[in-house]
Amino acid sequence: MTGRAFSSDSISYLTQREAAEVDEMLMGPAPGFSVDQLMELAGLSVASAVAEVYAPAEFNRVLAICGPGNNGGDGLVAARHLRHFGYAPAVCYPKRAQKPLFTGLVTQLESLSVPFVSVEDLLGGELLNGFDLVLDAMFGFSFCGAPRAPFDELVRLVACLSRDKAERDGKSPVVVAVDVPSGWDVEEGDVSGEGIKPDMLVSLTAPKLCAKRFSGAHHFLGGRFVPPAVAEKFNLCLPPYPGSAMCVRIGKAPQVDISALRVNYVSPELLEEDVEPDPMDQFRKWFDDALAAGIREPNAMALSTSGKDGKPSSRMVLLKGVDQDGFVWYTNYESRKAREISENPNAAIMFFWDSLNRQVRVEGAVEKVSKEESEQYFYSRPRGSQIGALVSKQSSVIPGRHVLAQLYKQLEEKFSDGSGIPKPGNWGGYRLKPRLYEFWQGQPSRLHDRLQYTPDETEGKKGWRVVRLAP
Ligand SMILES: NC(=O)C1=CN([C@@H]2O[C@H](COP(=O)(O)OP(=O)(O)OC[C@H]3O[C@@H](n4cnc5c(N)ncnc54)[C@H](OP(=O)(O)O)[C@@H]3O)[C@@H](O)[C@H]2O)[C@H](O)CC1
Ligand SMILES: Cc1cc2nc3c(=O)[nH]c(=O)nc-3n(C[C@H](O)[C@H](O)[C@H](O)COP(=O)(O)O)c2cc1C
Ligand SMILES: Cc1ncc(COP(=O)(O)O)c(C=O)c1O
Ligand SMILES: [K+]
Repeated sequence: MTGRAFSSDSISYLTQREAAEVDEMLMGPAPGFSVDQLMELAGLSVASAVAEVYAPAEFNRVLAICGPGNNGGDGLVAARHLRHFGYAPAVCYPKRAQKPLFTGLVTQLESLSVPFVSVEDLLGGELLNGFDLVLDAMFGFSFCGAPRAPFDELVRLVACLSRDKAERDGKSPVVVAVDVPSGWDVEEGDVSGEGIKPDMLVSLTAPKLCAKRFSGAHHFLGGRFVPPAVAEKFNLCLPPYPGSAMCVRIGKAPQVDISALRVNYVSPELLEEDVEPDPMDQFRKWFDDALAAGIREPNAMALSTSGKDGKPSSRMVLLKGVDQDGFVWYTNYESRKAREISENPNAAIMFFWDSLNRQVRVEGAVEKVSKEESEQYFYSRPRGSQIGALVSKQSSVIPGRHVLAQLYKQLEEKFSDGSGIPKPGNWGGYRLKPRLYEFWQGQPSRLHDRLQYTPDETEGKKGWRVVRLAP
């Protein structure tokens, strides 16, 4: 039913010659790319990969050192995109190519007020220490021999930077190499021992053989432009790019200190006078914000239940309806959650909308929705999910995946005439009727906003009382 995950062991690495041949084919009669197109996409993928690992708030000052060829062009494009992403790039471009493509890239950077620095500026002093990130776009897959002036000095400078990192104050810039770390043999790696030692490598199109020797923390692939015909011709095995991403991590997962993982939330203040008197209206407002922010499945919520033993259990479910009576989701009436709800109707649901720094908690009692309501929703689901509901005795132990696949196939055949799939009797909805809400918004220094609503009656009029809780 589904494909297997891509294994990073099976990825293709290119020789220097193959890299040039792939390049040539990409710009041949079919698929007929222009160098401008490929360079724009390559540079954008470099900038995207940088942004994925090194946030602009922390690694703002970027120095792109650009060489005389297309690798240098990728660096110029990446610097422009980084500028748009909120970084403050500067560029060192000592051997400027005179073709219109390159002069155009320079003009575009100048029009964004990106400063150009000279080799003398860099060699003369501590200037390099003023940067948080150095982008090495000196040489790519056409590099041969030992770097000639002025790149010999520049390679040495950047190489020292990484070599001495441990002895420095920890404030020296990180180094990101474009396609091939400069000074490295394209196939053998850093044979001279004088090449740069990047923290991150962004391979383009497909990694070159030297990338096997890369030992830095972050290896990405960019250049999402290889059509199947080119991949087939060169027998390229490349990882899929997730969603609309311009780059994909191909190296080992980064080693992180879990205890150091934290985000300092910054949001507008959430004030008592700004929230809706009815918490359901407030929920709808925030839900609309989550939709507008493009959050994937903003209707995913954690549902916590506990049976008569009082031991809570949680799982995610999808909110499928919300009205004055409460929050509705659908599930199997013989599942673990269903058993717990039958023993104890009190439950809690929780939404977390990451990019908005928002959490909503709702507590209340749960009851089944009507059979008609469940049927109406069931028949709106994709046919595959309807069959899935018949297949799965949710929360029961099964001997393996094959059982599901077998039963699914049988039922697919049974209903192959297109006839309606009946809703199983043990499948339907629940509605949680709220008696407590909490709207949480993250703030700096963990001094978050928390507004809690509980039912209130003043002068015979039912409403809600809002209080602020300490974070
Ligand atoms: N389809 C793709 O793969 C794409 C790749 N892109 C990027 O392009 C580079 C390859 O670009 P290319 O222009 O072929 O080569 P380089 O940028 O690696 O370098 C060529 C220039 O460097 C000079 N060179 C070579 N060796 C030395 C040396 N030892 N010392 C000093 N200078 C050197 C060379 O000069 P020559 O006089 O020797 O000709 C050239 O001027 C690839 O790696 C990707 O980054 C595209 O942008 C997208 C598509
Ligand atoms: C994002 C997400 C949404 C889910 N939505 C539902 C749902 O709406 N209904 C459901 O029965 N299971 C849903 N599941 C699966 C449940 O988390 C859970 O595995 C299943 O309901 C069995 O839970 P139980 O054994 O505690 O009853 C979802 C899982 C995820 C990750
Ligand atoms: C087992 C199960 N049932 C029901 C649902 C609810 O969603 P839908 O009705 O869109 O399939 C989900 C969602 O993930 C699910 O995993
Ligand atoms: K490079």
